[in-house]
Amino acid sequence: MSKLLRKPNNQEIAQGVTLVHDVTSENSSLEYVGFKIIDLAPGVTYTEELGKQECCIVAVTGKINVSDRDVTYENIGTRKSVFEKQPTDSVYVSNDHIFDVEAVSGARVALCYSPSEKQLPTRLISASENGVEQRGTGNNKRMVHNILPDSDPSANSLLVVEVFTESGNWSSYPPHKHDQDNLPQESFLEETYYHEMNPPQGFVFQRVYTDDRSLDETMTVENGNVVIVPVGYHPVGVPEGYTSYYLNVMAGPKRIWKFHNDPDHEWILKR
Ligand SMILES: O=C[C@H](O)[C@@H](O)[C@H](O)CC(=O)O
Repeated sequence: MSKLLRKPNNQEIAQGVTLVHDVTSENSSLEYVGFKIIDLAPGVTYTEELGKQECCIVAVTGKINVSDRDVTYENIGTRKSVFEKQPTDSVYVSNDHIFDVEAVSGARVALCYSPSEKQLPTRLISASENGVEQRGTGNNKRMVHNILPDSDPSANSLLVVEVFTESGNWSSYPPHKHDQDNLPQESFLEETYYHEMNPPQGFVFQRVYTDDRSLDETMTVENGNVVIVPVGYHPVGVPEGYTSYYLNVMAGPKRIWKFHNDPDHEWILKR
């Protein structure tokens, strides 16, 4: 199995707290991006102390209360399933804070991390603030919810976005990359994909590859899997009959999303 593909761990780390995924710089090749998925039983609280990292706490499904021990946001979260295709609520917490996530209902929560040295205000990113974008044409259509885009100055290095791709369509396509710290042409952003499928037995194909093909992995990605994108192009293809969801976390030396399309495939944009 590719080292870039992670299946759910589903490790119970406390009563009612299941660590589904935990991508760190210690257990991956990533230096900037960290990512957790936790499942919380109703009434259970997960607490974490941030060092020099910021965190975007995404209410993937269910309702949660989030506190940084100064401010508390209650009953955040808008959906029982991501496939309701409604934007959801998130909370941004910067470095050197303790945060608590209390499950009001059973909840799946994404914890999206990146480096942070400068404390910024804790902030509710409400569902209504998500920029919703219909991107692409033909069989390349997808819907994007911009949760924490580079146009939002709330964070130091973190970018968070979720993408829905319908049956028979492609996303992150034409293949693009952002693995060179070479602005204004391209920025360097590592990336993680947290995938869900509807119906859940579905799968997508995701390829992660570089121009010189020194990295070239094509993965069958199933419901609940994570794909790590340290470098390279990273297109996703969705088979007929299924809807794909993924949550992206990106971070790098500069908080700018400037990608470079694979020149072999950029022509499709000019039809
Ligand atoms: O670089 C960003 C990620 O690859 C996705 O968010 C991608 O941009 C989604 C898309 O455009 O299809």
